[in-house]
Amino acid sequence: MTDGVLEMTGPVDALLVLSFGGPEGQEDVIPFLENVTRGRGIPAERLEEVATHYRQLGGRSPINDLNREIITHVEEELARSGRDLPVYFGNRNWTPMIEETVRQMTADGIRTAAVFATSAWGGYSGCAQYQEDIARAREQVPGAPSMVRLRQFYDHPLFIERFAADLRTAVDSAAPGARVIFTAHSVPEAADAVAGPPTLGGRLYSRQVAEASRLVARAAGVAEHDLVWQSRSGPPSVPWLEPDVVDHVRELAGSSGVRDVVIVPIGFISDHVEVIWDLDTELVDEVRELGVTVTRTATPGPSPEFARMVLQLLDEVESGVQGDRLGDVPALGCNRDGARCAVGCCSR
Ligand SMILES: CC1=C(CCC(=O)O)c2cc3nc(cc4[nH]c(cc5[nH]c(cc1n2)c(C)c5CCC(=O)O)c(CCC(=O)O)c4C)C(CCC(=O)O)=C3C
Ligand SMILES: [Fe+2]
Repeated sequence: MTDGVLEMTGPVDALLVLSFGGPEGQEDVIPFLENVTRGRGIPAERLEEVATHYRQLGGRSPINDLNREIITHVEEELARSGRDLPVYFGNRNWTPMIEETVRQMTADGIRTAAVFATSAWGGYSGCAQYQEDIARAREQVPGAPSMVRLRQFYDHPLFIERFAADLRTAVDSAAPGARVIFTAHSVPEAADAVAGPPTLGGRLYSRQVAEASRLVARAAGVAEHDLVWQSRSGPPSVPWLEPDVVDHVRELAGSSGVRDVVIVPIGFISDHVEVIWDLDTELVDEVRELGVTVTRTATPGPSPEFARMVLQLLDEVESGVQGDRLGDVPALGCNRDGARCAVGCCSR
């Protein structure tokens, strides 16, 4: 693939795992949501609703623990490969905040770091916003290390294979003929339209999600699948990617008499709130009365393959040599110090 120039760093001093962050107790829920939604025009009713999801989960999102688990596996893989590389953890919306982490890295004498952002995708939320986080944190910390992000990994063989193996397991345990449905976070149509530079045709987010779904289905030997979207916010008047997962399963149950579905949360690396609430709780409850049984596949984040993928992505930037990729849609995101992927990329 000729898309996206891979930055080359040579050996780095550290790896920073950069993620979204989530509340760890009831008292964190509102301050967390305020951080997430600062300046983003999300209606108050939607926020109240999302707050109730977090509250019913004890005020605690699983996301930070899941990221710590990924970091432990990455540290184990590094040790196995004989490498003594410190791994740091920082978030956009909750402690440890990226600014604090970069301050610590600087104090520890780190001069160059690779950054693994926990989203596989292009687009504003999955990519550009992480670049902004990196740029902001570096601006606030004098002497901050130079930081190069690892690329969007939507088509990495280990990512695809882990999802595919878990899809196989789910298909084998579900009723024969169950409908396979991939789901990812919806975004505004307008955001998807400007995801990626204009020269690459836009819609990088939805095209990558569709390509990853196709690759996983093919690797799992699944002949037919659907792709739907979930967890939309924003006022109803603003178009977001559709169909919605609940609407789609309802429709299938009505028009085609579908009774068994296998849901692949392709858009999420781990069992985040969007997975354990929006799918395992809300979707399951909404379609139960229609007699639909939902089998939800596992997510790859906690697997050893995922940690091995992170090491391979790290090797790509250190060596400047592109590793194996399975997809035909561009993968960008490998940029220095929070620079945009390209002119006009994800202007939102
Ligand atoms: C594409 C995408 C990903 C996947 C890429 C990636 O992984 O980064 C993602 C991940 C996540 N989103 C998360 C949480 C939230 N996202 C929100 C709001 C929004 N997400 C959006 C998009 C995405 N989001 C968008 C377009 C909005 C509207 C506001 C805006 O334009 O920014 C809101 C506000 C309330 C609401 O409206 O739902 C919350 C609380 C969590 C943490 C979950 C946990 O705690 O386990 C995670 C991993
Ligand atoms: Fe989100």
